[in-house]
Formats: sequence, structure tokens, C-alpha cells
Amino acid sequence: MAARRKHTYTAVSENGSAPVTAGMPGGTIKPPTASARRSPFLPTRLEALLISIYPATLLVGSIISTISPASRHAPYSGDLQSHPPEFAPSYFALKKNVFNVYFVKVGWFWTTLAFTMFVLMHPGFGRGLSARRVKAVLRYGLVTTYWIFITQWFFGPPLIDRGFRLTGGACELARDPNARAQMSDTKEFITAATCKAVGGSWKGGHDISGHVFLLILGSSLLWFEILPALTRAEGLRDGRLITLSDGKVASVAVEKQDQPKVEGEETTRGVKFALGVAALMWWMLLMTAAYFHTWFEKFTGLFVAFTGLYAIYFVPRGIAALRAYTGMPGV
Ligand SMILES: CCCCCCCCCCCCCCCC(=O)SCCNC(=O)CCNC(=O)[C@H](O)C(C)(C)COP(=O)(O)OP(=O)(O)OC[C@H]1O[C@@H](n2cnc3c(N)ncnc32)[C@H](O)[C@@H]1OP(=O)(O)O
Repeated sequence: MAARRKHTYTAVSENGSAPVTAGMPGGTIKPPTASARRSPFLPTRLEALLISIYPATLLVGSIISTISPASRHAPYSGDLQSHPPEFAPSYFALKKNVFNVYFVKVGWFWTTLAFTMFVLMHPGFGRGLSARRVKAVLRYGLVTTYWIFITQWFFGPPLIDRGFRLTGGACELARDPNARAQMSDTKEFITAATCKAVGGSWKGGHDISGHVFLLILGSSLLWFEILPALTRAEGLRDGRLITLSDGKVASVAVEKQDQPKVEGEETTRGVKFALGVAALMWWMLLMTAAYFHTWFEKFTGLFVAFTGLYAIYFVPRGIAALRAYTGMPGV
């Protein structure tokens, strides 16, 4: 049975190296100075570096589209949010490319499959319905609920579509007064999907990039869950800080339960597939950045994804009561 190491505070030095107070009885030490200077609400340096890969990818993709002669000379359609197919500068600039149709457009299915394989097969979760496994599934449930609210349904149209309409957008059919008069009350609930389905054109508002949002949210979920279980890097494990219920700041090692030893082939089962999905998502993010959307659409896609990830993976570090439910990956 997993045993809690309750009475040990483990402080982490600023450079993320060896814990300086490992093994000291909790009552006898003060919260570490270096840790106290860094807030539990903030990522470690290594996490910040890894997270910054996303804005960097969007930047590189956008620069590629600006300097590549093929992209520069291809006309871009704001309405289509892409280059018209006949002028597409690359296979990946086509909406019908196989990776878009079978991977990104059903991206949450692949995220779910990858997460499920990891959570079922990785021995670090222990046997059966362990607390660690249940909390990981709860985190997945929260991220999935966020994805649903943003892109699928939010007590009616999803938040992306509500934002689009709030910023002045509408379905082209609904702009025509004659067509409007003939529409039922459901016109108020029209979404991008229903608009396109009836041959309308979804125009005029700010359309957050759903691709950027989904690809960042899905791949981050996989990285955040898998990396602390895989790596020994301090910045992804004990370098993470938390606020304890008494308000003290400590290393997450304080709450860590003894973990089953995970080695060899077993460790890689379930993980390889998830890493493959996350890597393909990164590639599609780069292609999205290079060939689709405006800068602002990409930025808002990134911002909305980061907001949800921050709430689910970082806020609980500073709030013990929340962390009791959500836990933290690798803990
Ligand atoms: C407390 C208790 C907890 C428990 C609580 C339980 C929680 C509840 C659990 C339920 C469990 C659910 C489990 C789900 C598991 C599944 O299996 S879900 C089913 C699978 N479905 C999905 O994954 C759907 C995923 N797709 C989406 O979310 C949306 O389609 C997207 C991808 C976010 C965005 O949609 P979008 O309309 O394409 O929007 P956008 O990115 O703005 O693109 C604009 C245009 O540019 C094109 N484009 C953009 N980038 C590209 C690109 N790179 N290449 C080509 N074209 C591009 C787009 O294709 C689009 O063109 P059109 O198709 O509109 O003409």
C-alpha cells in the first residue's frame, strides 16, 4: 500500500538542483528562502522553457509563411481562413490533407485514446482504481470539459462561436433580411458548424483558431501527464512547488506517495503511442501556423488553451484544497 511521506519538507534550490532540506523533519525547518521567492503558481524554469515551445512554434510558422516565396505569392482568403486550394503552397496548406481530416478534425479522439493507453498501462499509477489513477482521469475530465465548452457546446453554441458573434460575426445567410425573416428563432443559436452545413458563410467576427487551441490543449495534456512520470529532471518533478494547507511553500515531494518501480519495456508501453500523438500534434500546429489563420486568431487560440491549462495544472499547486481533488501528475 502506498505510504505518505507526511512529515518531510523538501526545499528546492533556485537552480533546481538537489533538495537542500531533504529528510528534515517538517516541524524543524522554515520554508525555503529560494522557494519562497518563487510562487507555486508559477511554472519551474524547465516547465516555462517547454511551454514556450508553443508560442515559438506559432512564431516560426508565421515567419515561414511570411518569408517563403510559395506562401507569399499564394493569395490568402480571410473568409476561408486559408489559401484557396488551387493556390495552396503545400500539401499541408490544403484543408483536405489527410492529417487534418483524420487527425486534427477528430483530435480529441486521438488525445483520449493516447491518454487512456497511458493511464491504463503505465505501472506508475499502481494497480486498479488507485488514487493517483483516479485523479489523473479527473484532470483529463476537466480538460475535456474545457475543450467541450470552447469548441463543442456551452449551454448552446460553444464559446468560440459565441465570441465570434459577440465580435460582430454572423452567418452570411442571416445577414440577408429576407432570409432572416424566414428563419425560425433557432437563428439565434446558429453555430459555425450549422452555418457551414446550410451553405452559409461564417463571416465578420473574430474566429479564434480552433486548431491552435485543440492542438496545444491536447498535446499539453499528454506532455503534462507523461513527462513527470518519465523523466528524472528536477524541474518537472520535485522542483515543482506547492502551498501546503498551513500556508507553507514546499516541494511537491512532500505529498508524493511511494511509487511502484517502473523500468524497462513496461514503462514504454502506452507511453510511445501518446508521445507519437503529441509529436504529430506539434507538427500540425506548425503547419497551422504556417498556412492558416491570421496572427491574432493564432494568438487567441494559444491564449485560450493556456488559460485552461493554467487553471487545471498550475492553480491547484497554490491551493491545497483544490489539489486534494485534482492531484498533480507524477505525485
Ligand atoms: C468531474 C467529472 C469528470 C468527468 C467529466 C467527463 C467529461 C466528459 C467526458 C466525455 C468524454 C468525451 C470523449 C471524447 C472523445 C472523442 O472521441 S470526441 C470525438 C472526436 N471529435 C473531435 O475530436 C472533434 C475535434 N474537433 C474540434 O474540436 C474542432 O473541429 C476544431 C479542430 C477545434 C476546430 O474546428 P475548425 O472549424 O476546423 O476551426 P479552425 O481551426 O478555426 O479552422 C478554420 C478552417 O481552417 C482549416 N484549418 C486550420 N488549420 C488547418 C490545418 N493545419 N490543416 C488543414 N486545415 C486547417 C480548418 O479545417 C477550417 O476549415 P473548415 O473546415 O471550417 O472549412
